Amino acid sequence: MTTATATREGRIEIAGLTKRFGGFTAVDDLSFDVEPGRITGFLGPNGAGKTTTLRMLLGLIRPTRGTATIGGRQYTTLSRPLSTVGAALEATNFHPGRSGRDHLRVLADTSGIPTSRVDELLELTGIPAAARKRAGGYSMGMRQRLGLAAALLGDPQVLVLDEPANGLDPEGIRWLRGFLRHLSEEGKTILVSSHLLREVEQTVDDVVIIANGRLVRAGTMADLRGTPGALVRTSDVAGLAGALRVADVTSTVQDDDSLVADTTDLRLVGDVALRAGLPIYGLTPRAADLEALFFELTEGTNRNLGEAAAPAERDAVTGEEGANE
Ligand SMILES: Nc1ncnc2c1ncn2[C@@H]1O[C@H](COP(=O)(O)OP(=O)(O)OP(=O)(O)O)[C@@H](O)[C@H]1O
Repeated sequence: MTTATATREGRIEIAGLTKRFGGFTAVDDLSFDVEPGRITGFLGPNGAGKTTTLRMLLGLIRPTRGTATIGGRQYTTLSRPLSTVGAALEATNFHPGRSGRDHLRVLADTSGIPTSRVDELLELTGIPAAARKRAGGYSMGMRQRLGLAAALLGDPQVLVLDEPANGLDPEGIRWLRGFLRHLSEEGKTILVSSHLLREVEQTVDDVVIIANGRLVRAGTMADLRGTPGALVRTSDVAGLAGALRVADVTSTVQDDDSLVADTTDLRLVGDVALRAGLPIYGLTPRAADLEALFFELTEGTNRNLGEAAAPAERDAVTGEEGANE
């Protein structure tokens, strides 16, 4: 193995990836990397191009241009795909008459994976009893867990999950968070898509945000959150800003009666105000408003609400190359 290959092991690399359906560009010159040992949120409003990107990564559709690789290799060239990358793209594609357990057993059999692994995964995903019932009666949350179990069958290094929190109740979301954290601590590469930043903000380490098929932001969650500060309400913002400056604390005036001091030390802010003889009407820690930021970055780009490809082109999902440019 060359050094270059070794360092790419378990890494997802998307480079100049583009997908056109007829005259409609669903994914537009997209480039980003996803690192092992981290959970990365792949975010964007409905219709942004997340699923299309994941389908190209998993070799289900061909890119118009660019590449999507796992450990430096395209999915279709992987010798043991199930052991390299596990994916749960949709939580609905189970045979309704077959039990969850049988579904996994069929998958395991065709891939040479022992049945013991099936039971191990049903335990891990918390559905050992329900997995003996017909999948047709499963709730969305159950299907999500079964999809996750299927994705993990081959103990892959890379996990790709499309909207895995969809349909999970708050307890299920908490469970998923802990489960993914555990897997990432084992060194796995985890890419999780969502159209809600709020839904994954406590789960992910890194974010890749797209809108209209294009990258709008890639980086760590900590960077996205920015520097936390202290929100202060007072009757004399200019006076308080001056007093804080003397104490080496920068601040930004919000409006006539509030400012944000660039410190998390609320006590310091209170002491500075007291020494300056200024009244304080409110003093609270201020974290970034992620919802507002996400909206700002992707504003008005929900393409599923506007005009997209003509229905005829969408019919081409099955024979999709016809719709490809
Ligand atoms: N086979 C296809 N033919 C034509 N247009 C398509 C096809 N597949 C997807 N699209 C369009 O490409 C755009 C991106 O779709 P995609 O499903 O990748 O978005 P998404 O970010 O996953 O959205 P969501 O969160 O709603 O699943 C949408 O406008 C969609 O209608």
